[in-house]
Amino acid sequence: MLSQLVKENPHVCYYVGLLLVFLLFCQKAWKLLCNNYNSSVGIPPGSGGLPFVGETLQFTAAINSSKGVYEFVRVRRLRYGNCFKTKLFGETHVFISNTESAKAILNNEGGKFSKRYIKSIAELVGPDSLLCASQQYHKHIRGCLFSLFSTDSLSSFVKLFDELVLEAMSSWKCGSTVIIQDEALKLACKAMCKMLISMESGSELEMMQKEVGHVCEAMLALPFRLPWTRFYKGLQARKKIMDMLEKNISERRSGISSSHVDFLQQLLAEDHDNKLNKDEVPRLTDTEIKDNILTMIIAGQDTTATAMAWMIKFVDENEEVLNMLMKEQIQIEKKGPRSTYLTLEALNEMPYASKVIKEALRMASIVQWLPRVSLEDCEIKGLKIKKGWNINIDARSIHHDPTTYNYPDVFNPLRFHAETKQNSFLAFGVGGRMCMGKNMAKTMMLVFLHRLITNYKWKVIDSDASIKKWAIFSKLQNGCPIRLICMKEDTSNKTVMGY
Ligand code: HEM
Repeated sequence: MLSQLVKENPHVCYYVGLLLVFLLFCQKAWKLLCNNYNSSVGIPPGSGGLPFVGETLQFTAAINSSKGVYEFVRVRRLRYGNCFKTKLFGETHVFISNTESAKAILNNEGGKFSKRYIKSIAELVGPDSLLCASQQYHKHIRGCLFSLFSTDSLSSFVKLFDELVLEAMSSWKCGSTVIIQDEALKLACKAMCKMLISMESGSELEMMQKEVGHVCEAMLALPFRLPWTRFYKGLQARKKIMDMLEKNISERRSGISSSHVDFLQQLLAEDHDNKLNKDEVPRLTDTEIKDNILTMIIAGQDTTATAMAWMIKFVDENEEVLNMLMKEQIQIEKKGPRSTYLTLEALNEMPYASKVIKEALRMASIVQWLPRVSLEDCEIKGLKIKKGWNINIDARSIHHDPTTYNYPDVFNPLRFHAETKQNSFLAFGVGGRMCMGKNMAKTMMLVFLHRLITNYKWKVIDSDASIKKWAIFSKLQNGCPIRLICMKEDTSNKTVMGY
């Protein structure tokens, strides 16, 4: 068949041959260019990959594997050491896993760096999201959102989340299987949507969780806008969420729906024409509000649910940790009357559980690297960085560095009893771009852990640690399924089986 094709179309073969020679030539020239480039002192080592596409295909293959996207980084870190360069989506990316360089870059002392996510993430969260905002603009948005994360709002959030957890657990049956990641995602979604936009209705919430899921799944996709692509579906989901927020805002503005106590209400101007709020801080426009509400939903729910699943898995695998946790948590439970909800004060009395959470966040490193862009040619700790390069601080590698954390692969919450090296715990980032919801995340994890430990005996029934494909965070593929072994007594007279 091939020989017939050659006979019938000799000119086609000639062009195909020429194309192959040209591609080979490009590849050789590219390699030569990369080698020259890398030989310069201080320039990070690494491969530029193929012309134009760089190593995007290898990166995408890692995203689509059960080892997860970090496998791409891990392999290159082993090959090149704690700093390497690659080309992804047409841009140069440098991965750094050295604490000193990380400190300089994240604290951004000379203003040489800003935050930058890959194109698909930037488009999905929107142009006015603080996640991708340039230095000055970021300051403005963060300033406007800052007051939302007060101690008062955290206190009411503790109660809200505890109520939701207890409500959910009341339907958990002894002997049944619960997928922690799925349950935690539902809880985090409910809590975040209530706190941000007072959304409580079942169908709306379901729709929100589904659409946010599509947005998250599209974040690592190639930014092709063709109807069958993951990216396109993510953009469609973003549009649906934006429309819903738009409707919500206009109902509040027109007075159809008012009297809400939530983040959205605080962000909406009381006086439409006044560009400053009562603290003389400029207000956000409606577009900025919508992009940043979506950002908070995305930043808050999947991360926290993923962290909870890893935490339960680690606790299950470490009997001694579970025993110490039980001791602390049962003590706290005994202190208060059983009918009341947990308070911020009660959470502050959980030093061991807090360390368990920190250790789970270190081990799992949900957000695996922190993305920045260099704004000028510069040198950081002997490393030459060019303007426009994407600089990714490899948090996972720093969290597993044996020179910082003894036996890094051992789950040992007590390691946080002593002071750790500065800037070596990056689960929430450090510096001006640090996670705004870190106390909320810890709250959700503590409340969930307390209620699970004090109300149930349980066992993880599938210890597989494969990573979910296409997930931007290091998410467990099996979601951490647990079997509820027995239930303690509660007010609805269930059997007391105790511990
Ligand atoms: C375990 C759960 C969470 C983890 C591991 C986590 C981690 C992070 C990380 C690593 C960053 C980026 C830091 C950087 O680039 O330097 C970040 C940013 C952010 N997070 Fe979280 N987060 C979690 C939960 C939450 C929650 C519950 C919220 C609630 C609203 C939230 C809101 C944000 C926001 C708004 C930003 C952007 C901050 C900025 O750019 O100024 N996060 N988070």
